[in-house]
Amino acid sequence: MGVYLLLIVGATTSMAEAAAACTGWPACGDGYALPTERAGWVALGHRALAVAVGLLVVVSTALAWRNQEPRRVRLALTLALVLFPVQAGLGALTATGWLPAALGSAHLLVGVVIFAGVIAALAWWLEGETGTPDDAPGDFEPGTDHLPPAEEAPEAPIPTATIPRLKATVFAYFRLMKPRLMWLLCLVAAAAMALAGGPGFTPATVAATLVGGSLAIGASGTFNHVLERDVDKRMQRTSDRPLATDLVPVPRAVAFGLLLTALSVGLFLTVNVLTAALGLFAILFYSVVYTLVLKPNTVQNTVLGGAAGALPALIGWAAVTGELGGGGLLLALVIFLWTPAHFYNLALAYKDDYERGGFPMMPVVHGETATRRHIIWYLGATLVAAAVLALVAEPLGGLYAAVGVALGAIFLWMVVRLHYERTEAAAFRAFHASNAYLGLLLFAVVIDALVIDAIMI
Ligand code: HEM
Ligand SMILES: CC(C)=CCC/C(C)=C/CC/C(C)=C/COP(=O)(O)OP(=O)(O)O
Repeated sequence: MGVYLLLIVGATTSMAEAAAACTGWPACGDGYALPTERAGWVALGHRALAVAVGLLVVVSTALAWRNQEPRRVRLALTLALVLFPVQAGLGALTATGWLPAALGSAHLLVGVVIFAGVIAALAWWLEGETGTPDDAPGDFEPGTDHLPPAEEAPEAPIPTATIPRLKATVFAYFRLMKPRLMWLLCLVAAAAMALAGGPGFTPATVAATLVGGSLAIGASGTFNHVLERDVDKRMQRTSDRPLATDLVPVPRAVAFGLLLTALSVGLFLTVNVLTAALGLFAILFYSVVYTLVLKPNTVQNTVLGGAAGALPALIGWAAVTGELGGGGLLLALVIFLWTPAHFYNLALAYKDDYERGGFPMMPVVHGETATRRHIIWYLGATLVAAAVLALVAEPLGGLYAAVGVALGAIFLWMVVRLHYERTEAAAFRAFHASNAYLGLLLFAVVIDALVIDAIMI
């Protein structure tokens, strides 16, 4: 996380601006003066932190060699160590303005490679410490054709009195929309809209996009329930769902999904055609491609399915700008990479349930050790993408960097604990940490872009 702090502080303060405020080296002015403005202190802090983190990398590498840790751990840390002075040199050239423009992104690139080296060493070291090399089941067969028929779930008691019956029915349709996911998916779209900003960012557009997005999520959630109603009966987590317990007749659920689709596309059309097209694509991608094709058939289901959750970033950006822009695409990449680090914790917690459902989830196919390793890979990739977003998206500043490092550290810590504890509780803790990380990071995007950036102007 020390290396990450260097990465995101560097990216967030777009070091060129901070470097210009402290052109000397190693300190400012003639090389030994203190800065006179805020950006200069950021640059100086970046350098002081680089010394402290560099020492940590030296100590970690020395310990890895002294303790004869696995060879790949030692090599990954040695790569990070060898690149550190190179990175400091590139930093000095950046600070003194001598770095040739062609090498402009070299400082960021080498920083990312150093971070990747440290993350790889952590993943492999944890695997050596806590893993069971061959815990992959090996004999899993996707699908449920070879499994015994699901016992019929007890029919949900439908109240006879009018009002309770009406309440139960309304609540059942509400549950079909997967409301518990809406806050974070809408926050993705909201962050994209705030990041894009500009004249297209109007209350009417924001309202139409968020309401339209909620209806689109409701539509895709409803179709997901319709298509998975039989397999939902097999899994404890989903066996009480409205269609698994015949609380809602299937034809009415389909009609409800189609109504929600029409309403969301109609609302998106009041913004622009691109937003409506993306919204319809998202509904179809999640309902058909993910639910019918990916989820039951491939262990990469939620990696590829992560595109569904990334689409709200493109929808929000398109709503405000009328096009697909760099910031929207990068934010979509952050969500795409975050999704496996989010879901794999649930896949571990519900491993037996997914096996009963015949779903080729990562722990069911490749085992828990591999799943925990993939969580660290995707968490590291998410952190890098979040840092690069700070570089590309000008409105992001200190709040975004602080939240990204603090919540990223908490998320990483929960994943490290998951490696040592290997319990359902630890998996749920890491799962909720994934939602807290993304939720607060997106909230920081909105605040940085709408409030702080506005004040700074
Ligand atoms: C293919 C991608 C994804 C899969 C497979 C997945 C899977 C799940 C599952 C199985 C649950 C538990 C639902 C339940 O038991 O009711 C869940 C909850 C949740 N997911 Fe994901 N998810 C994915 C992507 C996303 C995305 C992109 C977001 C938001 C950006 C998201 C946000 C949430 C939230 C907020 C919850 C509710 C947590 C709670 O119950 O408090 N998910 N996810
Ligand atoms: C704008 C728009 C329509 C975006 C759609 C994005 C969307 C609904 C993403 C959510 C992904 C998700 C929670 C998948 C879980 O489905 P699952 O079937 O694996 O979960 P389950 O087992 O709980 O049903």
